[in-house]
Amino acid sequence: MPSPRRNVEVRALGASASSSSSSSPSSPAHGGGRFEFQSLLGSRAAGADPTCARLRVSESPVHRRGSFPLAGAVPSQAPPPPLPEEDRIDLNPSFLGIALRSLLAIDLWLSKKLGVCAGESSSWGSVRPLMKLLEISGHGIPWLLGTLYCLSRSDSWAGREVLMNLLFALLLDLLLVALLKGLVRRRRPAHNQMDMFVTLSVDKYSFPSGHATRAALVSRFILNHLVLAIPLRVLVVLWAFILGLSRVMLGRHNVTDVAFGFFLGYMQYSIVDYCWLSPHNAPVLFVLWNQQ
Ligand SMILES: CC(C)=CCC/C(C)=C/COP(=O)(O)O
Repeated sequence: MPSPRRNVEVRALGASASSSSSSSPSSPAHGGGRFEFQSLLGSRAAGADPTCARLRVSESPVHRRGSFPLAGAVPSQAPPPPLPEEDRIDLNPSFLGIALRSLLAIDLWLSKKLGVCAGESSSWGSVRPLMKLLEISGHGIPWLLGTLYCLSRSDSWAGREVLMNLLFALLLDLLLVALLKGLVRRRRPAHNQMDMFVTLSVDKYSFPSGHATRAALVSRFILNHLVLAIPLRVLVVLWAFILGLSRVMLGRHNVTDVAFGFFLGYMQYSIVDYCWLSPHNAPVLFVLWNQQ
């Protein structure tokens, strides 16, 4: 079914044809060839640039009823149909659209400002080695290897249960972050140097920050399952926060990558807690591990 926009355009063209020539209905000028081609061109342009298409329609004689030279010659013409919804959205961008664009602009600007360790020659370039050390403290490999090592050394059921769940949490995190990075495909900031310690192929993308998800997940896990003195608890939270900040300072991420990473990591812990593995609901896992 032709769209209302094309209807208007074809009608306008047909009307101007009758004003400029007296060709027969079968002639190309009456929709057989030339004008149909023009209307096709018009609809193609509409696909490429809806604003142009809309301008053409609103400038067409049918729309400017008062100035249409042959207005009296087509008395039976119905008023043009209202513009489709998507056209109105183009002209009146939604509040959400404006808010998202503004947030993105602020994000890029702030991330660039905070990227003070992005290179050796950056204003805080001398702190870069320390930031890279922090980067390794939140990397997936040390956490996975450390958990596996502790599991192999653990001699209590309770300890094994906690470590088994930490392993599950770390794997879930890797999987979800890889999935999201592959889906969103947001490029890392232009000022980032890709000199990271062991990466996966999806790590060329930046949303969400894998270090931020891990920092939030692991710190929430530790706070809930280890009995720690208050100063140590504060240290765990500080580590997570500074690790997130260091991602932006190193130029690896934009602020929103890290903010969403923290949120995702926090939620991931809720998933792990909900699906908590124990010798009761996953006996196979624990028996298999014991046999090793
Ligand atoms: C190779 C393994 C096991 C994990 C990769 C860890 C990694 C390099 C994540 C990327 O983190 P950002 O998204 O914060 O840059």
